[in-house]
Amino acid sequence: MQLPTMAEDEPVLNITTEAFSGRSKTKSKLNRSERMRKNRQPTENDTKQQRDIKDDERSDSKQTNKTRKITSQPATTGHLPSFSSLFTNNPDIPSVQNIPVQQVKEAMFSGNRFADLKLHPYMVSNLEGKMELAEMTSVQQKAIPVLLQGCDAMVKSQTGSGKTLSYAVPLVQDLQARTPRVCRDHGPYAIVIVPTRELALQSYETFQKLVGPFSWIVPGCIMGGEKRKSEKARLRKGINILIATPGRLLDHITNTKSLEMSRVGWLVIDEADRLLDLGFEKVVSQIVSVMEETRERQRQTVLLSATLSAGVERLAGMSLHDPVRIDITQPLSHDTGHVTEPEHCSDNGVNKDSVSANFAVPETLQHQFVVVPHKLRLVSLAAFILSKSQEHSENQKMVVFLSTQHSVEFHHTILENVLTDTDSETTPGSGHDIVMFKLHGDMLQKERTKVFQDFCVAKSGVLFCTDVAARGLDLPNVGWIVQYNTPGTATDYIHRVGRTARIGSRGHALLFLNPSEVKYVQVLAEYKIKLTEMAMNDLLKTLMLSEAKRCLANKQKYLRPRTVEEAATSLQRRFELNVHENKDMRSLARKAFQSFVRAYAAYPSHLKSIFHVKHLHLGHVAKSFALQDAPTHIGGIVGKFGKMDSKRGAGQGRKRLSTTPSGGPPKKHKSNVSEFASGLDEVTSKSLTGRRKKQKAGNKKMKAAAQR
Ligand SMILES: Nc1ncnc2c1ncn2[C@@H]1O[C@H](COP(=O)(O)OP(=O)(O)OP(=O)(O)O)[C@@H](O)[C@H]1O
Repeated sequence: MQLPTMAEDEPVLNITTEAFSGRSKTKSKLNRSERMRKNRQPTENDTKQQRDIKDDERSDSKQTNKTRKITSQPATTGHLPSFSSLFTNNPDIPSVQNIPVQQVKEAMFSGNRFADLKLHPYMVSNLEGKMELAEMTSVQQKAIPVLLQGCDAMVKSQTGSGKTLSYAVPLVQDLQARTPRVCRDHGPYAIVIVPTRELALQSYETFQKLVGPFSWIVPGCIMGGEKRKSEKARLRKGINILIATPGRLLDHITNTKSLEMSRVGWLVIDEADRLLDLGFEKVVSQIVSVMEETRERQRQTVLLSATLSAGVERLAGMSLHDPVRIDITQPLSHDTGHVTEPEHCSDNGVNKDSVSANFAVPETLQHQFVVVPHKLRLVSLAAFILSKSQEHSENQKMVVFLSTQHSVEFHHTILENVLTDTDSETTPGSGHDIVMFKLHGDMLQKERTKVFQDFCVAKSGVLFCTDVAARGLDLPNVGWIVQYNTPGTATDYIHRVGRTARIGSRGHALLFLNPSEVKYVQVLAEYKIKLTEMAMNDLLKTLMLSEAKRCLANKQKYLRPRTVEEAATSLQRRFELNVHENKDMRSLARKAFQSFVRAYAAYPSHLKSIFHVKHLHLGHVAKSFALQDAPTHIGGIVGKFGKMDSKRGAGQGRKRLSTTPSGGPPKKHKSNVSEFASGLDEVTSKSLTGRRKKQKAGNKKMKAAAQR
């Protein structure tokens, strides 16, 4: 594929004035209130530079309506100190071979009904009537009978295949049949551990629906970020099915006397591979050992995930009893006792042990990738969002995964500022009617819950998020998953894309790759994931229309872009101005840039040949954050939003950043548990102080690496 290029000395269209001609159209925005604040007269706090920019802007606007200049000079403007061309000095886009891939297939539905199983008639009428589930999925058909027999089980099936009901139905069936009857002040009979708060809420809602006909069974949910005091009160009143995030559960087990664990007969670990990996294994193992000490009856344990690999049950002292392995791609089997060896990697960066696990992805999901040089990333993302927002399909929503919290904040803010119609009082129709959401681990719990619920019910919209939304979330009508930053592992890829194409519906996934990263397509092919290429040019073409629409709305028809380059350049200028004009935006862009580079340095070692910080051209990366220069200080942000929310960022990545100057073994960092800690923070906070000091030393090293 050929990148559209212009020679360095070719005329660069100076279209700055069309984009920023009047004050009403030049308002940089952080949000609406910020805009209002910015409308004030300059104060003594305004920097000289800002005043100069505004002065320049005013003088420039006088010329605006006269001509559109085409200049052979680098495009300088009254607004931006400089503007480097988007289309020069970019690396070539390599052509990617079509790799034949035999995808692992799983049938979604079983052809059987819930009525075919030995379930309470009210349970069946609830499932088939109220919940309108006519047919069992394959995993439900296989797992429910096994769990009704009281077996331990390890359940693996593709994302969006109904695993929640595959354990929830037999669990409720068991509890409703107990004699004497389950009573709320008996406390928990079942513990369900999930990695994130949103998933806890979602699973809780599923149980609420299921226990409808059995009102004496009380489900409840406890999770980090909520008030402990009110949770304690609820635990005292009694919860029979307790859904929890691990840190907060351990906190209550340790500190809440009324939490009686002796009756717990079910332990369900959803997203078990995530929960039992580094960072959570210790917490889960502490929970398991308390359950072992206090149990009065045989416990039934169920582990589930779309990417469950052999040996995971040996972690955290789980000691499952002759577990049945339920894998929809395989016949039912009892565990062979095979334990996966520690991770071994082949030369091309593929972990062969995991590859042998053969993870299925939904057949109705189409995977694509687009190769975009860094300078063009932001406009390409914007172009993609704009193009999809104009389509009127049923699955209108989009989820965009980013590597860090700062990056989520930045992209959400700048794209909302520049693309949407929030300016419509002054320039109606100049923006687009796109609702943007954000979700990451550093948001207040109240805000997180609201965003999650609002996005679930929204008809359309774009959710920018970290990997906090990658696992288990059932977000209705999501048509596109965009991975703007490549995930650290193929399992992360599978879970992220699994937020679409659920329960047999159609879905699409788009992965952004840098030209130096195209080998990642091969890595995914080894995991039986087939991606086809989307041409960057096709993507950018859509900007012609949106920019033209904008010019028309601004009564600047004569400034309509004539080429893709002009359209992209015009948009990039607006991004850069938005950042340049506003101190808060500048600061956010820098932090996002820095955290991106740090996250980039945190890819697991077996992917370093593809994703290495030394492959990054920091000046070009800066452009993708609408910055005119790369901030020099990379390693210095640890605080708010510095976390990555992801396994890569929070796990291996942090380890690397925390590497001691002596080159000794990497130390764990607080953000190992940043997102999912859910109350664990307090338990471990003391031990973290020392780690932070060590991390500072690691940051210095990082800075040096990033500047190479
Ligand atoms: N038998 C069924 N028929 C129709 N829809 C179903 C059925 N069972 C579950 N669903 C719906 O399918 C969706 C996905 O279910 P669920 O979230 O349990 O999937 P999952 O396999 O756990 O996905 P993930 O691996 O991403 O966590 C939910 O909206 C659920 O209500």
